[in-house]
Amino acid sequence: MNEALPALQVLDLRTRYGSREVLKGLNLQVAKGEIFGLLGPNGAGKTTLIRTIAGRIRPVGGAVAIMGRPVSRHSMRRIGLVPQEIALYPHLTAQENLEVFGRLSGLNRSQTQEAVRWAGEAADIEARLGERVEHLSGGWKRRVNIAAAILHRPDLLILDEPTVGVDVDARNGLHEVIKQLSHLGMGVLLATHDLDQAELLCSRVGFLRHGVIAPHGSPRTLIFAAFGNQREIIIELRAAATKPQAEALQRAGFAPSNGNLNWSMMGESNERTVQDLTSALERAGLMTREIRVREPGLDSLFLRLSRDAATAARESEPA
Ligand SMILES: Nc1ncnc2c1ncn2[C@@H]1O[C@H](COP(=O)(O)OP(=O)(O)OP(=O)(O)O)[C@@H](O)[C@H]1O
Repeated sequence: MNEALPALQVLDLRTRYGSREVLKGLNLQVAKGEIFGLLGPNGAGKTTLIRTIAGRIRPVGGAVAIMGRPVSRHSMRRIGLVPQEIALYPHLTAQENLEVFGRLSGLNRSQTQEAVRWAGEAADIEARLGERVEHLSGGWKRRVNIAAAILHRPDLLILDEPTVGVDVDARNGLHEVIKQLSHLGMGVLLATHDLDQAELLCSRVGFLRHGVIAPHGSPRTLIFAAFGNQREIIIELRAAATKPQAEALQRAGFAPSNGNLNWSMMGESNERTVQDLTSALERAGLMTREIRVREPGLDSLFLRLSRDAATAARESEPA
């Protein structure tokens, strides 16, 4: 096998539901051992892309290759797919679940035993293999789900929102598992709405919008390209801004980030700016709970892209 080949290569992919094109010439490459974060607003087409890569939706154009070989309905041997929903038998133990999946994927008894041992270690669930799935917490169920997806040692692992609804400790544990799998050489495609998670885990991320992935790159590079050395200034108000107050905030460059209580802007910042800002807010009668200054993250970039898209949509509306 040629180690230089990407785990996943997607070229000019087009997928359509009826007359509606959802993927419009999408390109994507994930290297072996890389964790790539697939980001995008609801309905952008992340699930459609995953289903197309897994050979479950036939594209109307373009190509998908895993380790240089085109995908087909039979490519599941090279892909491990971890869906959002837990797909396990609750009354069986974790071990029994993995054995069922091993046999279903065509492994014989001794191959299954070896695969369960390997996947159990890789997903770090050995201590829980004997427990019934219905008694496991959400985080452990997700690990078993991951183990079930890697029994056949795929080249590409696709995870769709792997940490939704799990607590912080379990989320951190899942991050360690995902990193470990990438270190074993799998290319990982991680679809997530959790931008902190993407920033922590992924060497590259891409925003799926308007049917293509753009921008894409390392989180640091993308954030620097968008904001340079600017800082994000965040104000949390004690009471919602009145209409004139909201207009004053907007004139000062702030935009609401989460309802009318939270406002943010990018700018140069030092102690003086914050003092001036505090006085200006008091003069305007705005009661602040907190003013924070922080380095922008992927969430700031996501917000900027969403705002740009909303502005573009407004500007394209007929007057
Ligand atoms: N089977 C289908 N038939 C018709 N339209 C569909 C079908 N599945 C999805 N769509 C539409 O295609 C678009 C992309 O959907 P998709 O589920 O891929 O988005 P997503 O990015 O995964 O969203 P989310 O983050 O909410 O899961 C949406 O507008 C959706 O309504």
